[in-house]
Amino acid sequence: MEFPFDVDALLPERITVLDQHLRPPARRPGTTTPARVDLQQQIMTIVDELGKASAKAQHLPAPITSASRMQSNRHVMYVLKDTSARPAGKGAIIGFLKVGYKKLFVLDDREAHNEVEPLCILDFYIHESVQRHGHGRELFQYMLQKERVEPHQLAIDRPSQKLLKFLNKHYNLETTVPQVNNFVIFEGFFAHQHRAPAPSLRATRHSRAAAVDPLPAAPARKLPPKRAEGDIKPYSSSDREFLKVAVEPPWPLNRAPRRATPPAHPPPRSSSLGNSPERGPLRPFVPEQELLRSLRLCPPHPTARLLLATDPGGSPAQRRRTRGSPPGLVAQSCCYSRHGGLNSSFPNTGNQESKQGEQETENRSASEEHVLSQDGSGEEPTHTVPPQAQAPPAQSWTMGGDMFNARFIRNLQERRSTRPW
Ligand SMILES: CC(=O)SCCNC(=O)CCNC(=O)[C@H](O)C(C)(C)COP(=O)(O)OP(=O)(O)OC[C@H]1O[C@@H](n2cnc3c(N)ncnc32)[C@H](O)[C@@H]1OP(=O)(O)O
Repeated sequence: MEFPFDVDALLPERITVLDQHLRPPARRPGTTTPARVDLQQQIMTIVDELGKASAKAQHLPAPITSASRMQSNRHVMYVLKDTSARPAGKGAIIGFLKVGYKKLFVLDDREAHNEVEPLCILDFYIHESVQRHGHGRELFQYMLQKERVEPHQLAIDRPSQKLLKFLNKHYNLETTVPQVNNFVIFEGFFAHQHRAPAPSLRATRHSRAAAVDPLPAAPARKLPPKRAEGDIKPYSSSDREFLKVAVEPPWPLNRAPRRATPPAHPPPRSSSLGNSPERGPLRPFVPEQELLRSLRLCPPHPTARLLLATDPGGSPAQRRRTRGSPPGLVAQSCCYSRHGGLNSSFPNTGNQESKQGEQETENRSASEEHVLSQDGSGEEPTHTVPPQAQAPPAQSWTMGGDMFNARFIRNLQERRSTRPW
């Protein structure tokens, strides 16, 4: 990837580590130094362009890596530049790897819930023209060394097929421990204690002084003993969550029209049923008639609940999510998140699907309730706390008497003078 400025001079090393400050590295002696603000602007341009290219390569609707997101999170980006001679002499960028620590609730192989804070692979991209040339491995290897982690200690945020193959080939990571969230962990994840963040990230998380302290072992914390299936509300906020928030309207407004022909694009991969639709196109809005019909069925009206429970037109995913609930609880259990139900084609967690389908209802609304980080830094939240410990969100897309929806629907009806009631 080339840029209209001198990448070679801007990033003197083959691999540059960027944190939330996006500081330009020190330049080689003898290089003319433009104003620092210009250099930072150039760094921001590189980050933005890499983020866009990565999103495109992964078919994401929007970049999950950008300068502004870097500045508001404590992530670390490893940027690999091309050191081979360039005709224009300005150098080029080959790709990047973004990592960050996140608090996650993960299931172990006995399906017990564990609260851990592993280093997560958040975004990874090598330019198309040089993929499968070993650059990905070079970058990954550098990051492992710098962060002082073993590959099996990592959690991967919705890995693509290419990344799964990459991890399998280079690090022998194959057997996953099924999860109900977007993160993939591999066998061996629980075998070792999780260390505290290595200096590169620790320095950004705490003070520089803290970075020189010897690393204390930070074992994966365990939650209280396993509870009954229905009570469990595992969640772990993916870095990609915001993609869902931006565009999709609430259920039932997001229900796709029944289509005779298959969609042009295959459904995006998902690690759990109906979860994480980010890697594919979002579904179109429903036609007006269907919308009005759905509005009439809005909970909490008792008749609506009854109709909802017996609605033959509801999607299978919809029916599955409410399966097993007592009829009177159907409406409440429809705490729908912004995410539509999508079939999973994700290979590693497929055996969890039916269980996940039943848990989705609670899990997803919980996973979207963002909270401030524990250190109170005001950074963009990177983890969530159990739903029962939180106040209800000020605005949510749930249908059970939610203010936002009520207002939204009223406005819609007023504009059209077609109130159904
Ligand atoms: C959490 C996340 O970030 S998920 C998103 C991961 N990123 C992407 O999917 C974006 C597109 N892909 C890429 O940018 C790159 O292919 C990466 C980052 C996954 C790997 O980087 P590369 O430089 O290609 O990897 P490297 O050359 O070191 O290793 C090659 C191995 O990766 C895997 N791999 C890379 N590309 C492919 C591909 N198109 N199809 C299948 N496997 C692939 C294979 O195991 C390959 O080994 P092989 O060529 O012997 O089959």
